[in-house]
Amino acid sequence: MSTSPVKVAVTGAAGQIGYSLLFRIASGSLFGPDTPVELRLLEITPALKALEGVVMELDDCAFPTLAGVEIGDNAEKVFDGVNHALLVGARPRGPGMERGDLLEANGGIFAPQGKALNSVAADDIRVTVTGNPANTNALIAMSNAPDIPQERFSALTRLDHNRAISQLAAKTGAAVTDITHMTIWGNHSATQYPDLFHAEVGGRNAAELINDEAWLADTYIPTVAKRGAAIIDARGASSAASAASATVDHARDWALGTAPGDWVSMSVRSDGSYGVPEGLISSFPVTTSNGDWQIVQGLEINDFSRARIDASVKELEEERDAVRGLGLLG
Ligand SMILES: NC(=O)C1=CN([C@@H]2O[C@H](COP(=O)(O)OP(=O)(O)OC[C@H]3O[C@@H](n4cnc5c(N)ncnc54)[C@H](O)[C@@H]3O)[C@@H](O)[C@H]2O)C=CC1
Ligand SMILES: O=C([O-])CC(=O)C(=O)O
Repeated sequence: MSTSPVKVAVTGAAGQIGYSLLFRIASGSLFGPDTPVELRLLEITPALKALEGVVMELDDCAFPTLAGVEIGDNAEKVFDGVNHALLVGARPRGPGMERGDLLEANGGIFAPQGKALNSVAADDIRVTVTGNPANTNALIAMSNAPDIPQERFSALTRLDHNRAISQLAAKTGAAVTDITHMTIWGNHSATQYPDLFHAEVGGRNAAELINDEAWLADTYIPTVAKRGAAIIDARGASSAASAASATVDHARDWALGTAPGDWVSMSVRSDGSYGVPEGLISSFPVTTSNGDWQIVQGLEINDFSRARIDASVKELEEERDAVRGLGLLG
Protein backbone atom coordinates (compact mmCIF):
# COMPACT_ATOMS: atom_id res chain seq x y z
CA MET A 1 0.00 0.00 0.00
CA SER A 2 1.29 3.48 -0.87
CA THR A 3 2.05 5.59 2.17
CA SER A 4 0.58 9.03 1.57
CA PRO A 5 -3.21 8.94 1.96
CA VAL A 6 -5.58 10.70 -0.43
CA LYS A 7 -7.52 13.28 1.57
CA VAL A 8 -11.22 13.14 0.80
CA ALA A 9 -13.62 15.71 2.24
CA VAL A 10 -17.29 14.81 2.59
CA THR A 11 -19.84 17.41 3.65
CA GLY A 12 -23.17 16.48 5.22
CA ALA A 13 -21.33 13.45 6.54
CA ALA A 14 -23.91 12.67 9.24
CA GLY A 15 -26.75 12.58 6.71
CA GLN A 16 -28.43 9.73 4.86
CA ILE A 17 -26.06 9.69 1.89
CA GLY A 18 -23.07 10.11 4.19
CA TYR A 19 -24.04 7.01 6.13
CA SER A 20 -23.54 4.92 3.01
CA LEU A 21 -20.85 6.95 1.26
CA LEU A 22 -18.29 7.07 4.05
CA PHE A 23 -18.15 3.30 4.39
CA ARG A 24 -17.73 2.83 0.64
CA ILE A 25 -14.86 5.31 0.52
CA ALA A 26 -13.20 3.94 3.66
CA SER A 27 -13.37 0.36 2.36
CA GLY A 28 -11.48 1.24 -0.80
CA SER A 29 -14.30 1.54 -3.38
CA LEU A 30 -13.04 4.92 -4.56
CA PHE A 31 -9.32 4.42 -5.10
CA GLY A 32 -8.90 0.67 -4.74
CA PRO A 33 -7.37 -1.55 -2.08
CA ASP A 34 -3.85 -0.14 -2.36
CA THR A 35 -4.56 3.52 -1.71
CA PRO A 36 -5.11 4.70 1.85
CA VAL A 37 -7.65 7.47 2.35
CA GLU A 38 -8.02 10.08 5.04
CA LEU A 39 -11.58 11.28 5.57
CA ARG A 40 -12.30 14.94 6.38
CA LEU A 41 -15.90 15.24 7.45
CA LEU A 42 -17.80 18.53 7.60
CA GLU A 43 -21.11 18.96 9.37
CA ILE A 44 -23.13 21.72 10.96
CA THR A 45 -22.52 22.03 14.71
CA PRO A 46 -25.75 20.32 15.90
CA ALA A 47 -24.94 17.23 13.80
CA LEU A 48 -21.40 16.73 15.15
CA LYS A 49 -22.50 14.38 17.94
CA ALA A 50 -24.27 12.11 15.47
CA LEU A 51 -21.18 12.29 13.27
CA GLU A 52 -19.03 11.14 16.20
CA GLY A 53 -21.21 8.03 16.33
CA VAL A 54 -20.63 7.40 12.62
CA VAL A 55 -16.88 7.75 13.17
CA MET A 56 -17.08 5.18 15.99
CA GLU A 57 -18.66 2.80 13.47
CA LEU A 58 -15.95 3.57 10.90
CA ASP A 59 -13.37 2.70 13.57
CA ASP A 60 -15.23 -0.52 14.31
CA CYS A 61 -14.93 -1.65 10.70
CA ALA A 62 -11.10 -1.69 10.98
CA PHE A 63 -10.82 -0.86 7.27
CA PRO A 64 -7.24 -1.44 6.08
CA THR A 65 -7.50 1.52 3.67
CA LEU A 66 -8.74 4.06 6.23
CA ALA A 67 -5.71 6.06 7.34
CA GLY A 68 -7.51 8.63 9.49
CA VAL A 69 -10.70 10.61 10.09
CA GLU A 70 -11.10 14.23 11.11
CA ILE A 71 -14.42 15.90 11.73
CA GLY A 72 -15.49 19.49 12.28
CA ASP A 73 -17.90 22.33 11.57
CA ASN A 74 -15.30 24.75 10.17
CA ALA A 75 -14.90 24.39 6.40
CA GLU A 76 -11.44 26.01 6.29
CA LYS A 77 -10.09 23.52 8.81
CA VAL A 78 -11.81 20.46 7.38
CA PHE A 79 -10.87 21.26 3.74
CA ASP A 80 -7.22 21.98 4.54
CA GLY A 81 -5.09 20.13 1.98
CA VAL A 82 -7.92 17.98 0.60
CA ASN A 83 -7.51 16.36 -2.81
CA HIS A 84 -11.17 15.51 -3.39
CA ALA A 85 -14.23 17.26 -2.00
CA LEU A 86 -17.60 15.53 -2.18
CA LEU A 87 -20.13 18.25 -1.38
CA VAL A 88 -23.19 16.31 -0.27
CA GLY A 89 -24.40 18.41 2.67
CA ALA A 90 -27.63 20.17 1.74
CA ARG A 91 -31.30 19.80 2.48
CA PRO A 92 -33.13 17.09 0.49
CA ARG A 93 -36.49 17.81 -1.12
CA GLY A 94 -39.73 16.37 0.16
CA PRO A 95 -42.83 15.10 -1.66
CA GLY A 96 -44.27 17.54 -4.19
CA MET A 97 -41.09 19.63 -4.45
CA GLU A 98 -38.77 20.01 -7.44
CA ARG A 99 -35.03 20.11 -6.77
CA GLY A 100 -34.93 23.71 -7.98
CA ASP A 101 -37.19 24.62 -5.03
CA LEU A 102 -34.12 24.03 -2.85
CA LEU A 103 -32.08 26.78 -4.50
CA GLU A 104 -32.74 29.39 -1.88
CA ALA A 105 -32.32 27.02 1.09
CA ASN A 106 -29.19 25.29 -0.21
CA GLY A 107 -27.47 27.78 -2.52
CA GLY A 108 -26.11 29.68 0.46
CA ILE A 109 -24.11 26.63 1.58
CA PHE A 110 -21.98 26.50 -1.56
CA ALA A 111 -20.60 30.04 -1.77
CA PRO A 112 -18.70 29.81 1.56
CA GLN A 113 -17.63 26.24 0.80
CA GLY A 114 -16.27 27.35 -2.60
CA LYS A 115 -14.34 30.13 -0.87
CA ALA A 116 -12.96 27.76 1.76
CA LEU A 117 -11.80 25.29 -0.91
CA ASN A 118 -10.21 28.16 -2.78
CA SER A 119 -8.21 29.12 0.30
CA VAL A 120 -7.05 25.78 1.68
CA ALA A 121 -7.58 22.79 -0.65
CA ALA A 122 -4.63 20.98 -2.27
CA ASP A 123 -3.47 22.16 -5.71
CA ASP A 124 -4.95 19.05 -7.33
CA ILE A 125 -8.42 19.49 -5.74
CA ARG A 126 -11.39 17.97 -7.58
CA VAL A 127 -14.87 18.88 -6.44
CA THR A 128 -18.05 16.85 -6.91
CA VAL A 129 -21.38 18.37 -5.90
CA THR A 130 -24.15 15.94 -4.98
CA GLY A 131 -26.30 18.28 -2.83
CA ASN A 132 -29.31 19.58 -4.77
CA PRO A 133 -29.85 21.42 -7.01
CA ALA A 134 -26.47 19.92 -7.82
CA ASN A 135 -25.61 21.66 -11.12
CA THR A 136 -26.31 25.15 -9.90
CA ASN A 137 -24.72 24.52 -6.51
CA ALA A 138 -21.58 23.47 -8.38
CA LEU A 139 -21.78 26.70 -10.40
CA ILE A 140 -22.00 28.66 -7.13
CA ALA A 141 -19.00 26.85 -5.61
CA MET A 142 -16.97 27.26 -8.81
CA SER A 143 -17.69 30.96 -9.13
CA ASN A 144 -16.56 31.52 -5.54
CA ALA A 145 -13.24 29.75 -6.08
CA PRO A 146 -11.40 31.90 -8.63
CA ASP A 147 -7.99 30.28 -8.04
CA ILE A 148 -9.17 26.72 -8.70
CA PRO A 149 -9.32 25.79 -12.40
CA GLN A 150 -12.99 25.67 -13.41
CA GLU A 151 -12.70 22.20 -14.86
CA ARG A 152 -12.11 20.88 -11.33
CA PHE A 153 -15.79 21.42 -10.46
CA SER A 154 -18.47 18.92 -11.35
CA ALA A 155 -21.98 17.90 -10.37
CA LEU A 156 -23.50 14.47 -10.08
CA THR A 157 -25.63 13.16 -12.93
CA ARG A 158 -24.18 9.67 -12.58
CA LEU A 159 -27.18 8.48 -10.60
CA ASP A 160 -29.37 9.44 -13.57
CA HIS A 161 -26.88 7.73 -15.90
CA ASN A 162 -27.01 4.54 -13.83
CA ARG A 163 -30.82 4.68 -13.71
CA ALA A 164 -30.91 5.11 -17.48
CA ILE A 165 -28.71 2.03 -17.92
CA SER A 166 -30.79 -0.02 -15.51
CA GLN A 167 -34.11 0.90 -17.19
CA LEU A 168 -32.71 0.13 -20.65
CA ALA A 169 -31.36 -3.20 -19.44
CA ALA A 170 -34.79 -4.07 -18.01
CA LYS A 171 -36.53 -3.15 -21.29
CA THR A 172 -34.18 -5.11 -23.55
CA GLY A 173 -33.37 -8.05 -21.25
CA ALA A 174 -29.68 -7.20 -21.59
CA ALA A 175 -27.21 -7.18 -18.73
CA VAL A 176 -26.22 -3.73 -17.47
CA THR A 177 -22.69 -4.56 -18.55
CA ASP A 178 -23.91 -4.87 -22.18
CA ILE A 179 -25.03 -1.24 -22.20
CA THR A 180 -22.54 1.41 -23.27
CA HIS A 181 -22.41 5.00 -24.51
CA MET A 182 -25.24 6.21 -22.26
CA THR A 183 -25.65 9.96 -21.96
CA ILE A 184 -27.60 12.21 -19.64
CA TRP A 185 -27.75 15.76 -21.02
CA GLY A 186 -28.61 18.93 -19.12
CA ASN A 187 -29.71 19.40 -15.54
CA HIS A 188 -30.09 16.89 -12.68
CA SER A 189 -33.81 17.60 -12.62
CA ALA A 190 -37.04 16.47 -14.21
CA THR A 191 -35.92 18.17 -17.46
CA GLN A 192 -32.80 15.99 -17.84
CA TYR A 193 -32.54 14.11 -21.12
CA PRO A 194 -31.40 10.46 -21.15
CA ASP A 195 -30.33 9.89 -24.77
CA LEU A 196 -30.81 6.48 -26.40
CA PHE A 197 -29.79 7.67 -29.88
CA HIS A 198 -26.14 7.06 -29.05
CA ALA A 199 -26.51 4.38 -26.37
CA GLU A 200 -25.72 0.82 -27.39
CA VAL A 201 -27.02 -2.56 -26.24
CA GLY A 202 -24.51 -5.30 -26.98
CA GLY A 203 -23.00 -3.03 -29.65
CA ARG A 204 -26.36 -2.24 -31.34
CA ASN A 205 -27.85 1.23 -31.36
CA ALA A 206 -30.45 1.34 -28.55
CA ALA A 207 -32.99 3.63 -30.27
CA GLU A 208 -32.94 1.50 -33.44
CA LEU A 209 -33.19 -1.71 -31.45
CA ILE A 210 -36.23 -0.48 -29.52
CA ASN A 211 -37.70 1.36 -32.52
CA ASP A 212 -40.53 2.89 -30.49
CA GLU A 213 -40.37 6.66 -30.13
CA ALA A 214 -43.60 6.76 -28.11
CA TRP A 215 -42.08 4.46 -25.47
CA LEU A 216 -39.00 6.63 -25.44
CA ALA A 217 -40.94 9.87 -25.01
CA ASP A 218 -43.76 8.70 -22.77
CA THR A 219 -42.22 5.94 -20.66
CA TYR A 220 -38.44 5.78 -20.70
CA ILE A 221 -37.50 9.44 -20.37
CA PRO A 222 -40.06 10.25 -17.63
CA THR A 223 -39.22 7.07 -15.71
CA VAL A 224 -35.54 7.99 -15.56
CA ALA A 225 -36.11 11.71 -15.01
CA LYS A 226 -38.71 11.23 -12.27
CA ARG A 227 -37.05 8.31 -10.52
CA GLY A 228 -35.93 10.50 -7.61
CA ALA A 229 -39.53 11.55 -6.96
CA ALA A 230 -40.72 7.93 -7.23
CA ILE A 231 -38.19 6.95 -4.56
CA ILE A 232 -39.26 9.79 -2.28
CA ASP A 233 -42.84 8.63 -2.74
CA ALA A 234 -42.01 5.00 -1.90
CA ARG A 235 -39.36 5.44 0.77
CA GLY A 236 -40.54 8.65 2.37
CA ALA A 237 -36.99 9.96 1.96
CA SER A 238 -34.82 10.70 -1.04
CA SER A 239 -32.49 8.12 -2.52
CA ALA A 240 -29.41 7.72 -0.37
CA ALA A 241 -27.55 4.43 -0.96
CA SER A 242 -27.88 4.73 -4.74
CA ALA A 243 -26.80 8.38 -4.58
CA ALA A 244 -23.77 7.38 -2.52
CA SER A 245 -22.93 4.62 -4.99
CA ALA A 246 -23.21 7.02 -7.93
CA THR A 247 -21.02 9.56 -6.13
CA VAL A 248 -18.36 6.85 -5.76
CA ASP A 249 -18.72 5.88 -9.45
CA HIS A 250 -18.36 9.52 -10.52
CA ALA A 251 -15.35 10.36 -8.37
CA ARG A 252 -13.64 7.02 -9.12
CA ASP A 253 -14.00 7.33 -12.88
CA TRP A 254 -12.83 10.95 -12.77
CA ALA A 255 -9.74 9.98 -10.81
CA LEU A 256 -8.94 6.64 -12.44
CA GLY A 257 -10.35 7.03 -15.99
CA THR A 258 -13.33 5.78 -18.00
CA ALA A 259 -13.40 2.35 -19.64
CA PRO A 260 -11.66 2.35 -23.04
CA GLY A 261 -14.16 2.97 -25.86
CA ASP A 262 -16.97 4.08 -23.56
CA TRP A 263 -18.01 7.29 -21.82
CA VAL A 264 -19.96 8.37 -18.73
CA SER A 265 -22.26 11.29 -17.90
CA MET A 266 -20.83 14.08 -15.77
CA SER A 267 -22.07 17.61 -15.22
CA VAL A 268 -19.13 19.85 -16.04
CA ARG A 269 -18.47 23.41 -17.13
CA SER A 270 -19.69 23.87 -20.69
CA ASP A 271 -17.18 25.14 -23.23
CA GLY A 272 -20.07 25.83 -25.62
CA SER A 273 -20.16 22.25 -26.95
CA TYR A 274 -23.52 21.10 -28.37
CA GLY A 275 -24.90 24.64 -28.10
CA VAL A 276 -24.82 24.65 -24.28
CA PRO A 277 -23.87 28.20 -23.24
CA GLU A 278 -20.31 28.44 -22.00
CA GLY A 279 -19.93 28.47 -18.24
CA LEU A 280 -23.06 26.50 -17.29
CA ILE A 281 -22.53 23.27 -15.37
CA SER A 282 -24.43 20.87 -17.59
CA SER A 283 -24.39 17.11 -18.08
CA PHE A 284 -22.46 15.79 -21.08
CA PRO A 285 -20.98 12.55 -22.34
CA VAL A 286 -17.38 12.66 -21.10
CA THR A 287 -14.29 10.53 -21.12
CA THR A 288 -11.70 10.89 -18.39
CA SER A 289 -8.02 10.12 -18.11
CA ASN A 290 -5.32 11.17 -15.66
CA GLY A 291 -7.87 13.09 -13.60
CA ASP A 292 -9.03 15.24 -16.53
CA TRP A 293 -12.32 15.04 -18.45
CA GLN A 294 -13.09 15.74 -22.08
CA ILE A 295 -16.55 16.26 -23.55
CA VAL A 296 -17.13 13.68 -26.30
CA GLN A 297 -17.31 15.62 -29.56
CA GLY A 298 -19.03 15.06 -32.87
CA LEU A 299 -22.24 13.31 -31.81
CA GLU A 300 -25.13 14.00 -34.13
CA ILE A 301 -28.06 15.61 -32.32
CA ASN A 302 -31.44 14.98 -33.98
CA ASP A 303 -34.52 17.19 -33.54
CA PHE A 304 -35.97 14.97 -30.81
CA SER A 305 -32.80 15.33 -28.76
CA ARG A 306 -32.22 18.99 -29.59
CA ALA A 307 -35.58 20.08 -28.17
CA ARG A 308 -34.99 18.21 -24.93
CA ILE A 309 -31.41 19.34 -24.43
CA ASP A 310 -32.48 22.94 -25.07
CA ALA A 311 -35.31 22.72 -22.52
CA SER A 312 -33.01 21.42 -19.79
CA VAL A 313 -30.31 23.98 -20.59
CA LYS A 314 -32.92 26.76 -20.45
CA GLU A 315 -33.75 25.64 -16.92
CA LEU A 316 -30.04 25.79 -16.02
CA GLU A 317 -29.92 29.36 -17.33
CA GLU A 318 -32.94 30.26 -15.22
CA GLU A 319 -31.33 28.72 -12.13
CA ARG A 320 -28.10 30.61 -12.84
CA ASP A 321 -30.03 33.86 -13.17
CA ALA A 322 -31.90 33.14 -9.92
CA VAL A 323 -28.72 32.57 -7.89
CA ARG A 324 -27.12 35.59 -9.50
CA GLY A 325 -30.14 37.53 -8.24
CA LEU A 326 -29.54 36.10 -4.77
CA GLY A 327 -25.96 37.40 -4.90
CA LEU A 328 -24.47 33.90 -4.70
CA LEU A 329 -22.20 34.02 -7.76
CA GLY A 330 -18.69 35.22 -6.94
N1 LIG B 1 -27.26 14.62 -7.26
C1 LIG B 1 -27.94 13.53 -6.94
O1 LIG B 1 -28.03 12.58 -7.74
C2 LIG B 1 -28.60 13.39 -5.60
C3 LIG B 1 -28.58 14.43 -4.72
N2 LIG B 1 -29.19 14.31 -3.49
C4 LIG B 1 -29.10 15.47 -2.60
O2 LIG B 1 -28.05 15.26 -1.65
C5 LIG B 1 -28.29 16.08 -0.51
C6 LIG B 1 -28.09 15.28 0.77
O3 LIG B 1 -29.07 14.26 0.86
P1 LIG B 1 -29.22 13.38 2.19
O4 LIG B 1 -27.90 12.90 2.67
O5 LIG B 1 -30.30 12.40 1.92
O6 LIG B 1 -29.79 14.50 3.20
P2 LIG B 1 -29.76 14.51 4.80
O7 LIG B 1 -30.69 15.58 5.24
O8 LIG B 1 -29.93 13.13 5.34
O9 LIG B 1 -28.27 14.95 5.10
C7 LIG B 1 -27.78 16.23 4.77
C8 LIG B 1 -26.73 16.56 5.79
O10 LIG B 1 -26.12 17.77 5.39
C9 LIG B 1 -25.81 18.49 6.57
N3 LIG B 1 -25.57 19.90 6.25
C10 LIG B 1 -26.46 20.89 6.08
N4 LIG B 1 -25.85 22.05 5.85
C11 LIG B 1 -24.53 21.80 5.89
C12 LIG B 1 -23.38 22.60 5.73
N5 LIG B 1 -23.46 23.93 5.50
N6 LIG B 1 -22.17 22.01 5.81
C13 LIG B 1 -22.07 20.69 6.05
N7 LIG B 1 -23.13 19.87 6.22
C14 LIG B 1 -24.34 20.42 6.13
C15 LIG B 1 -27.02 18.25 7.47
O11 LIG B 1 -26.71 18.51 8.83
C16 LIG B 1 -27.30 16.77 7.20
O12 LIG B 1 -26.64 15.92 8.11
C17 LIG B 1 -29.72 16.64 -0.68
O13 LIG B 1 -29.64 17.96 -1.20
C18 LIG B 1 -30.30 15.71 -1.72
O14 LIG B 1 -31.37 16.31 -2.42
C19 LIG B 1 -29.80 13.16 -3.11
C20 LIG B 1 -29.85 12.09 -3.98
C21 LIG B 1 -29.27 12.13 -5.29
O1 LIG C 1 -34.93 13.28 -6.12
C1 LIG C 1 -34.30 13.83 -5.21
O2 LIG C 1 -34.63 14.88 -4.65
C2 LIG C 1 -33.00 13.20 -4.81
C3 LIG C 1 -32.23 13.08 -6.05
O3 LIG C 1 -31.64 14.02 -6.52
C4 LIG C 1 -32.39 11.84 -6.82
O4 LIG C 1 -32.80 10.81 -6.28
O5 LIG C 1 -32.06 11.87 -8.00
